[in-house]
Amino acid sequence: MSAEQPGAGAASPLSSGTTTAVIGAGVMGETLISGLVRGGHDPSLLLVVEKRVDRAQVLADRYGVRVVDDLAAVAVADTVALVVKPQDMSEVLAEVRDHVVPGQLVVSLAAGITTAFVEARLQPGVAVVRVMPNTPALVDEGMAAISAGSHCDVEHLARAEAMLAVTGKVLRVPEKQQDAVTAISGSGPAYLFFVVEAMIEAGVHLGLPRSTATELVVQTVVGSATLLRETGEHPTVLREQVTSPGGTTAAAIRELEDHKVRAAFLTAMEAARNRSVALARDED
Ligand SMILES: NC(=O)C1=CN([C@@H]2O[C@H](COP(=O)(O)OP(=O)(O)OC[C@H]3O[C@@H](n4cnc5c(N)ncnc54)[C@H](OP(=O)(O)O)[C@@H]3O)[C@@H](O)[C@H]2O)C=CC1
Ligand SMILES: O=C(O)[C@@H]1CCC=N1
Repeated sequence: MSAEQPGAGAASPLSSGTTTAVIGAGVMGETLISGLVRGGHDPSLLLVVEKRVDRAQVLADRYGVRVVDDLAAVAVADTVALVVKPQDMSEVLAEVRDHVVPGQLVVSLAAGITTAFVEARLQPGVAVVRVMPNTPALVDEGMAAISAGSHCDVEHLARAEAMLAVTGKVLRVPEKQQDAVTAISGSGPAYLFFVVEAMIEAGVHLGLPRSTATELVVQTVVGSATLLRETGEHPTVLREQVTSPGGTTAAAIRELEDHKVRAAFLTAMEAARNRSVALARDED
């Protein structure tokens, strides 16, 4: 617990003596917890509430965090991170409502759930920040977008930003962009892993040992991503550099265009955006 009131003067969740509660310690909850611990958060001031007892124990053993089984424990936290599935959000908010007061910051990492949704289920005046993180945060290469709710001041947003900045880049976006963000960077790692899977499978079809195909594809993806970031070149320029006239790449790209892969990405991401919008509606 902080020296005085929760939230008072806590500029960063990594400031000494600051308490953070994480509700829901699945994939994304662990990603957040591990990042905070790597960033220097005192594990004994990291409270974890997780439904699955065995999972909670794994995290306590792995990170030294304090597992609590009663949501009332979040009352002592400066920052409360909600990392449960969108479908569980109403239930969790009903349980924490009496234990979270203005002065504490609530950070929701759930897809689709708006700050208005969270605010309406908490006591009036509680500051809420919506975050869309992604799993590369596990290796400090995350991309998170954050948006302020209606009771946030600059300090609240800065606090949420500091929490996410430990594990990668953070962008402030208007909340109306969050569903599109979710479709791009939130779900994005899965699309790229899907492409990686497909390329490895293709290598195997072409007669390469699976281990060789895997090494070739993974390093090609890492190298290409690094080239994009370090040169700042437009991807079209980089693709054209690879595409020799009448060569192998041109033959492959023509097949991708014939199979409407570009259009498939567009409709796939529209589907993700629409699902994000629907998640909050389904919960209401
Ligand atoms: N995975 C990802 O890449 C990303 C996820 N997110 C968001 O993060 C959130 C969590 O996703 P993810 O980690 O993948 O999901 P998980 O299902 O892995 O984790 C959620 C955890 O919360 C637990 N839980 C459910 N209800 C409660 C409760 N009342 N109290 C305590 N714990 C509870 C769940 O237990 P049980 O399984 O028993 O229900 C589960 O262990 C989602 O809202 C998602 O939209 C955002 C960006 C990326
Ligand atoms: O698939 C999902 O709903 C979550 C949100 C973004 C990534 N995973």
